[in-house]
Amino acid sequence: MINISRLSSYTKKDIQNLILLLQEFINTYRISKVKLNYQSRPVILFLSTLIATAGLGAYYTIRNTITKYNEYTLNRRLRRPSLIRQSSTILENGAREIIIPKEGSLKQGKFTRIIIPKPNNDRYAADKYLYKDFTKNFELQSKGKGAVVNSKFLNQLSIIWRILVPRFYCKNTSLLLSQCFFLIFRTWLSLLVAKLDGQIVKNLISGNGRKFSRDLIYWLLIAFPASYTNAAIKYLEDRLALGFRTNVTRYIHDMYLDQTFAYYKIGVNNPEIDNIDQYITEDLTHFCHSLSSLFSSMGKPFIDLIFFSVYLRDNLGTGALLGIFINYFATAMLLKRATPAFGKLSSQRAQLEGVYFNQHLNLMTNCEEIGFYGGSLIEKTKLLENFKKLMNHISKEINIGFWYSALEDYVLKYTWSAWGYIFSGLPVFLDELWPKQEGEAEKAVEDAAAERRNMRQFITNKRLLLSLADAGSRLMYSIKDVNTLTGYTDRVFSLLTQLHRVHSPRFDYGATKGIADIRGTIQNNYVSGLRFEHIPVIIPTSQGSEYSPLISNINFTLSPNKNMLILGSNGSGKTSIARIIAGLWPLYSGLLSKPNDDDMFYLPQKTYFTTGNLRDQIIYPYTYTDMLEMGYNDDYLYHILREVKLEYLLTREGSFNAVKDWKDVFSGGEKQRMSIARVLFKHPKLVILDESTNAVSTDVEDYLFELLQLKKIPYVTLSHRPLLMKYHDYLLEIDDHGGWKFQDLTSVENLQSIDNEIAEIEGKLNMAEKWETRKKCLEQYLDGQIDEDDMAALDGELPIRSMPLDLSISQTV
Ligand SMILES: Nc1ncnc2c1ncn2[C@@H]1O[C@H](COP(=O)(O)OP(=O)(O)OP(=O)(O)O)[C@@H](O)[C@H]1O
Repeated sequence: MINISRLSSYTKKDIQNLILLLQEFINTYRISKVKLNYQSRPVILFLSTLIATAGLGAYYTIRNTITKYNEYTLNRRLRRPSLIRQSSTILENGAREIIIPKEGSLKQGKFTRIIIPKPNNDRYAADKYLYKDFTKNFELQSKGKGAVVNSKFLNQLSIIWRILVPRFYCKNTSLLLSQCFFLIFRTWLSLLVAKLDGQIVKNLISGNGRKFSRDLIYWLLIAFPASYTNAAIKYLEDRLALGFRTNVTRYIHDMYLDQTFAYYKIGVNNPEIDNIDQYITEDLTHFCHSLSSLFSSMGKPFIDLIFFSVYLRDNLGTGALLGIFINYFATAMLLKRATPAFGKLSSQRAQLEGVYFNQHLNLMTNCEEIGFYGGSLIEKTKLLENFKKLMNHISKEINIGFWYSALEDYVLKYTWSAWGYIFSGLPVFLDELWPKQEGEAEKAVEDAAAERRNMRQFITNKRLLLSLADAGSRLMYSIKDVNTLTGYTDRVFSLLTQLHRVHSPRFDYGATKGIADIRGTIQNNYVSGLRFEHIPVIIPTSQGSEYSPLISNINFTLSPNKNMLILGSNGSGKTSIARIIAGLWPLYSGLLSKPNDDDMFYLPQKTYFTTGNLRDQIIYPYTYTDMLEMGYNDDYLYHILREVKLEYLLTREGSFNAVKDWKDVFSGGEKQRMSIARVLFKHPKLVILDESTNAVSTDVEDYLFELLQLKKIPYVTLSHRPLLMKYHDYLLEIDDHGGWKFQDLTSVENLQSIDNEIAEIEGKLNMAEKWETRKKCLEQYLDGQIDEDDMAALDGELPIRSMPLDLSISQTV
């Protein structure tokens, strides 16, 4: 065991030894008289930094403790099952609080709290006109090539600024103000350091060890707040970028993912925006980072320029300062003219990167299909083509950058520093030009003093002038940053413009007549089934309602609890009818009466599988919390799986929490049965099935339709297979010329005609089977296994007139 009293005695002894050693050192180097002035700025700054660090440390420790305590109490509270059901609540400010179990399991007993802020729809509606008018005002304006800051950029930025800093009293404002404070503070510290630097050199030359040591200690003390300030500026820059990104991302998500289907509409017939994912993820991040770094990269040199100029004016005079600035101005103009359009270049690069990235994404998403087709060569060609375009562009950028960098370096680094040397030397040379007339001895003393003074002044001025040159050059370098930011601002702005364009329940899809062309009426909450009155099915294009319709005015009424089959060949417009019902496509004219959106469910042709566990696939589009709130549990999900004959999945995967890439795991038939499981879970008042059973066997198809009927879930099926008529009460048959026919399949004549049709189809199937048998017999006959009489007997049962050519004996022989 460690003896504490012994340890303390050792420590005391050690400290005494250390003090003795220090005293010896001080005596040896004759700096015993070094006295630090405790009221001097370096000491005060050092102590303030220490206090500030301790304060911040305490603040963060308390904050972390509170967060951990809250998490602990939340987990304890939610471990009680009765409370889990109340885990989705609307808070006072309208935000929705959702509690989700960590790892997707209740057994873990750990929960995460997600707050979804209430979207401010009034704000989006008000902002919409800013973006709309902006495009109108600027589309005729020519793009300013190579301009340092053109008005388009500033205007765009000022509009986006409302999202970045929505109010004065917000987190981002405090971050910005703190950054301003630290930028000014750093400049002031630089002035202090410059003076101290001059003083240290003066002490060194005059051989004043005591003052030299004192100033060295001051230097080390100042280094502490100086490094602290630099770290703080970097920290605030990153925090600000994060704050900006959070605000814009929330704004975009609110508009992108709501009931107006902006995420669908923005991608349909919209040449303005390609690869929207890249806009939201990468471009936005670059924009926020370059904007926040611009504050420090431009703010610091700007503040430096003001501070140093004021100080240098006192030392060098107004004339010299004017000379310096004339030089700066002239070179800035020269560089501005020579600056290539970096903004445009970076925006083009971002677009090319997006195309290349998406090509890879496409390959990854469809790897199985491409594998079956053996499409690696064509995919590789496409990838290489896009990669080549990207490489060519980057190499162009590098080449342009080389010449500009050479010019920039020459002008900013060397010319400006030379200018700095000239002006810092001026007071020295001017003093030399007018030497004072005095006695020999006094002159020698005076000369030595002047030399030291000049040296100190030269060092201070040189440091300041070099800093001034550095500030000026950094300001010039940031022109490049501004240009890059212009490119990103343009991309983020066009993303927001497009989002505002599509964010409307009545979006015109670029129709020249605008929303005035969308004259249809939608009656929601219709309890008497589904009704179409004079509804044309038109693909949304710039021609709006004048575009030739896929299907001319449709009229029908589907009574509640009845099922309907929409029958038509490929491309006849069946899915388009569903798109109109769901609100994805506009209703150009007519009246559509349908149940409430929450009471309807659509099964698209291609089943979508979300990222997550097995449970998430069944309850989609609901969350686990929703499921608990609805009063369901995993036992109920197992029951549903059994109903669609997929219970073996649970046995195979082990639990509902198994996470896999489900779209690759499930077979075609499993995917469709999983979709029906979703219908059973939701139990809607009407479900639209778009070819939702074409991958399952006929007996399973029979079973699934019977299951829906048993569960009393009415359905509208879209298909090209007349065989499905037997599961339906009504038929809407679409022909290939845009015409349609609505029939009641339960009426006596129709039932008879359906029976006839079924009998005809069955006859055809029977015949096909017989031809198949004959094919096999023919092979045996050709091999000599059966004789001609057997073949003739078989042919007697078949209408030889319709014999397929390859089965004719004469042809084969
Ligand atoms: N966004 C679009 N832009 C242009 N044409 C479209 C668009 N969406 C669909 N179409 C066209 O509209 C027609 C009808 O499409 P729809 O998807 O409704 O056919 P469908 O009857 O469901 O066919 P299938 O049985 O093959 O699924 C097709 O010719 C299709 O190419």
